[in-house]
This record gives sequence, C-alpha cells and structure tokens, in this order.
Amino acid sequence: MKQKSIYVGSENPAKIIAVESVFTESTVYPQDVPSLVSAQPLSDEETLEGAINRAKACAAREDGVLGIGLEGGVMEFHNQVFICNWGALVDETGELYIAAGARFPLPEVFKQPLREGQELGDLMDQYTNKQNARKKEGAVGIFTDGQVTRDQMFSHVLHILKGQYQLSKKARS
Ligand SMILES: O=P(O)(O)OP(=O)(O)OP(=O)(O)OC[C@H]1O[C@@H](n2cnc3c(O)ncnc32)[C@H](O)[C@@H]1O
Ligand SMILES: [Mg+2]
Repeated sequence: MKQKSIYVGSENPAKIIAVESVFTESTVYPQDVPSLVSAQPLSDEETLEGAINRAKACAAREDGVLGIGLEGGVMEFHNQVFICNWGALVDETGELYIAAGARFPLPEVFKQPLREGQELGDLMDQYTNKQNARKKEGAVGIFTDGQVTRDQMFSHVLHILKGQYQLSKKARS
C-alpha cells in the first residue's frame, strides 16, 4: 500500500528518479518551487539553503506530506572548485533533516566561469558536447566514468534523510 505523499522541489528527472528509488512506498509529486538562492550556488551554505527552501516550500503545500529539497552547487576548498550536494526533508510535524552528498574536484578551467556566474550544467554541456547532462548522469557520472550517476549520488543523500526521519518517528511513537 502506498503511504505518505512526497512533494519534491524539482522537476529534474535525475532528482525525481532518486526519490522514487528510495521512498518506494510513497507517491512522489514533482513541484516547481523556488530555491531562493542563485541558479548556481557557490558555497556549501548557499547550496544547503537552497535545499532547505525547496523542502519547506513543498511541505507547506499540503498538510501531512513530506517535503524534500535537493540542491547541487559548487564550493572552493584547498584552492580547487568542488561540486557539492545537499538534501533537506521537512516531515509532517515540521521537523527538518539535512544531509550532504558526494564532493569531488572539478577541472581547473571551470573555476573562473563559475566565479563569474555561469551554471555548471551549461559548462558541462559545453565540456562534453552533449545536452542536459544535469538531467542524466550529471557531472558526477561524467567525471567518475559512469561509476556514480547523479540519481545514484542523490539516492545516498535520500537514504540518509529517510533514516534520520524514520528514527525520529520511532522515538515519537
Ligand atoms: O531543476 P533543478 O532542480 O534546479 O535542477 P538543476 O539541474 O538545475 O540542479 P541544481 O539547481 O540542484 O544545481 C545547481 C546547478 O549546478 C548544476 N549541477 C549540479 N550538479 C550537477 C551535475 O552533477 N551535473 C551537471 N550539472 C550539475 C546544475 O545544472 C545547475 O546549473
Ligand atoms: Mg537549478
């Protein structure tokens, strides 16, 4: 039997597939909600904030649903640009859970265009000469030679969110 409805703050198939693969007992509804951060977040803080804003906007849409936000961004560390990923879940009581995903260094040539405000998705498409990597394997898929795709990477984040939520639900009952 299907249980909770889950509102996910994105229409990107890589994110939706990830949520469906982890919350198999739920019905998943993609939502067009604002992240309220820049299209290309440039720090862990901004990326996490985008994920939380998406999750909160989703949870506010209907009583009793779970709201989920997933956000990709980049951040600088040890003089390199890293991809970073964050997820947030707001449960039916309004409690917030957060989790971070994989990070790895991007090519040096991406640093300046990213600093100037270009989106990683667009840079990836130019770099690979392909369209819409962000909706498929993602930068993580391309730079790991397919070992980890974007939906798989987000699945890991979602398992961590789901586990924290389950534990808190058990403690409440
Ligand atoms: O529709 P939404 O949910 O916004 O999906 P998105 O692909 O734009 O994803 P994010 O906003 O979370 O990511 C912010 C930016 O970083 C890019 N990005 C992040 N991770 C990526 C990846 O693994 N592969 C390609 N682009 C990625 C993405 O294309 C955006 O330009
Ligand atoms: Mg986006």
